[in-house]
Order: sequence, then structure tokens, then C-alpha cells
Amino acid sequence: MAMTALLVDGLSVRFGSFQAIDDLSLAIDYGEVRAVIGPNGAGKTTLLDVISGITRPKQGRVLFDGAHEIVGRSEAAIARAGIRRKFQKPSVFEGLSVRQHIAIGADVGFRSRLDTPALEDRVGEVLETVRLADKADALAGALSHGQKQWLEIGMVLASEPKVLMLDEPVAGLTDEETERTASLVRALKRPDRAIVVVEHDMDFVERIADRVTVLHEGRTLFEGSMDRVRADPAVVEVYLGR
Ligand SMILES: Nc1ncnc2c1ncn2[C@@H]1O[C@H](COP(=O)(O)OP(=O)(O)OP(=O)(O)O)[C@@H](O)[C@H]1O
Repeated sequence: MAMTALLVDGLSVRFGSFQAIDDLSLAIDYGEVRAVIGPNGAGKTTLLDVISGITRPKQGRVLFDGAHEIVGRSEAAIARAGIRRKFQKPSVFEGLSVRQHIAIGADVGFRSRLDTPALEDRVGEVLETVRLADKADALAGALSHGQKQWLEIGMVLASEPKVLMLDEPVAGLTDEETERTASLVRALKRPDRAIVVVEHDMDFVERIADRVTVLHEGRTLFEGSMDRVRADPAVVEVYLGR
């Protein structure tokens, strides 16, 4: 049986009188790529914000690794525990090289800082994985939008995350870049890692997701394979059919 990486239990988030997350429960296992989809305002980003410690819920729990309560811990503590996120908008350091970015990602990921050979090894591996090895010495400011997205995924990856969250990783990418990002996400799958992806591009979701959770008005509307999601009348009604 797969072990649960994240257990969300009875989660509610309110912004004033607006219920962004409404008694939501879901479980994400190690080894899976889980897509979270749904219409604008469904609560997808808010869910990631709770898991990353940015937003405090009114009610509910989030257990990491079967035992550790996340709610109430700081963003830094959650990141140190191995729960990492790539935000929607790329925000690279224009004047630093690709290699320097990955090194920063690797070093902040470890409680005890890596020695130089270990750091170099890790940076080299990540550069290969995100296919930016030939750009290692280029300045981040000179990269295309797609390459910046992969660089940021590389920075997060360098910390060896147990939970990797990607918020709209293919927004604004070309078809070819989207295809490459799909291969990359599949390559990041590991038995000891859970990958959570929020995305509106359904063809991309179909390519990467083992399971899909459809959110609507802060609740789970449907959960299952993309085939079953596409065939569900309620999902078509509130989201896919528009
Ligand atoms: N800090 C906040 N204060 C007030 N309202 C907020 C806040 N953050 C989010 N909301 C509202 O909560 C609702 C859920 O937002 P959320 O960003 O989680 O949706 P989403 O599913 O990620 O949508 P999208 O696909 O548009 O990114 C939205 O109506 C949003 O306007």
C-alpha cells in the first residue's frame, strides 16, 4: 500500500464571508503525480497556500508523511521538512547563471550545507534532468520563458523534495515547451516523492497525472483518472464543457 504523503482532513478556509475551501479532505500518496483542476476560484491555489504555510485555515488538519501536522508551522519549517513549491510566475535572478540558481536551490535544501564535490554532483544531475546542461553558464535573464520555468523546477528539485508542488507550470508555454515539461514531470516521479500539479491545460494534465482531483467551490467534485474525469457529467457541467 502506498504511503500517504499529504493527508488533508476537514479543511476550511474563509476570506471574510467567502468560503474558499469548504470541509475539504483528500489524500496524496508517495509515488503519484496528482493533478488538481477546477474552475477559476475553486480553491486550488488556496489549497497549495495552506500546504505551504502561507494561509492559515479556519479548521482542519494537514498531515505530512503520516504523522506531522503542518497547520501552524512556518513556511520555512514546512520547506525544510521537504515540502516545496514552484510558484506560477517565474522569478529568477536575471544576473545569476543557471548553474548558480541550481546551486542555491541545492544548498538551501539541506540542513547541513553540502560540501563542494557533493554540491557539484547534485547541480550536474539536476542540470541534466531539466535539460539545461548546455545553458549552465548562461545568465538566467537570457533564458526563454519555458527555460525559466524549467530552471525554477530545477531549483526546487535540487533540494530533493518529498512533496513537489507545481502551480500552473505550462501557462504561457509553447506546445513544444509544454510537451517537454510533461516529460520532465514524469521523470521527476519517484516512489518516495509526491508531485502535486495545479494546471488548466487538460491535455497536459492527461499526460502527467496518475490521478486527478477536481475542485469546485472549495470541495472535491470528482477524483479519479483523467479518462473518468472527462466522462463525468458534473465535471463537464462545471468545468470541462465551457
Ligand atoms: N487572500 C485572499 N483574500 C480574499 N479572497 C481570496 C484570497 N485568496 C483567494 N481569495 C479568493 O478565494 C477564491 C479561491 O481562490 P484560488 O486562488 O484558490 O482559486 P483557484 O482555484 O486557484 O483559481 P484560479 O484557477 O483562478 O487560479 C477566489 O474567489 C479568490 O478570489
